[in-house]
Amino acid sequence: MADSIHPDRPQLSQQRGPVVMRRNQVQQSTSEQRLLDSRGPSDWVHTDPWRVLRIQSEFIEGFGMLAELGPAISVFGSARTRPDDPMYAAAEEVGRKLVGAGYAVITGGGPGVMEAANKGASEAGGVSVGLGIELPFESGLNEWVDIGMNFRYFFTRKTMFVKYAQGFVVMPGGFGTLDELFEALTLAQTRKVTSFPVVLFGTSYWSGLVDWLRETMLADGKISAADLEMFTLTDDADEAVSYIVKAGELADAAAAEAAEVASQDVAEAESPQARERRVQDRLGSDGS
Ligand SMILES: C/C(=C\CNc1ncnc2c1ncn2[C@@H]1O[C@H](COP(=O)(O)O)[C@@H](O)[C@H]1O)CO
Repeated sequence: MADSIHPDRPQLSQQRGPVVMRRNQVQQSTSEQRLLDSRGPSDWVHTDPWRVLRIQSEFIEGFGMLAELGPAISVFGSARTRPDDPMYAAAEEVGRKLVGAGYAVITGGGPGVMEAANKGASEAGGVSVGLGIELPFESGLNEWVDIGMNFRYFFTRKTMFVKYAQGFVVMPGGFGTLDELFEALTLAQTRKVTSFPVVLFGTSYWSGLVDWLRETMLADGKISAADLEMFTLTDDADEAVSYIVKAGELADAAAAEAAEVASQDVAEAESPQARERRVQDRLGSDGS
């Protein structure tokens, strides 16, 4: 604090880092005093600036946990699917076969389809990831999660599903599953992500929705025909996995080609002769 030039008048100006405070904005306590004073009010833990830090810490923890995960697929589906439901066995098989194809399996870490996919992945010796969500009535991560984290916020958790997965398998589910499915489709449609294979598993469950997308959404001009090619429908775990594997291979080939074009651009920018050589090579390889 700058000393007051008039000893009988209160201090009028205060500098806190780059911030200047004057007159009645001058604060009588220092930041450190307030930090160390445990008797202060506690309502700040419910304020937005504090929440922002908590959100930030979820991103940091999540990114830290998953940064070295390797190729992964997110499996979505109902929290309510019981172990005696055929979809439970199907999700287990999908989890197992994804591991067989070299992928880690990411789920919401809850019960039902999530638990089944984690079980299949874990029993197959793969990496079984659960991104749980703190709910008022929830029981925590299922027992088949081998790497897991419980999120406070749905939106930070959703970022992890998308950032660390190369594709999605969507099993029958309710609102939560539809939310995750349409998040993935919207990101692919708007090119926020490139190449995002989406498998709708369970033809009888999903075909009504797909018919509606075609007959109402598409017919009414709210989506384009290409948007309906962003996903496939199947009842077969092998088919689901091979669709994802093929999409991955196409994406890798496209990325390699883009890298090649970029490196040629760099070479051409450096040397006009390189461009001339490439034109000559092309003419030669075309036989013209
Ligand atoms: C509703 C019940 C349990 C909720 N427990 C959940 N734990 C983890 N993740 C969940 C949970 N509920 C929903 N999710 C997410 O949404 C998808 C499933 O939602 P749906 O509405 O059941 O389709 C799932 O992929 C999760 O990511 C007990 O009944």
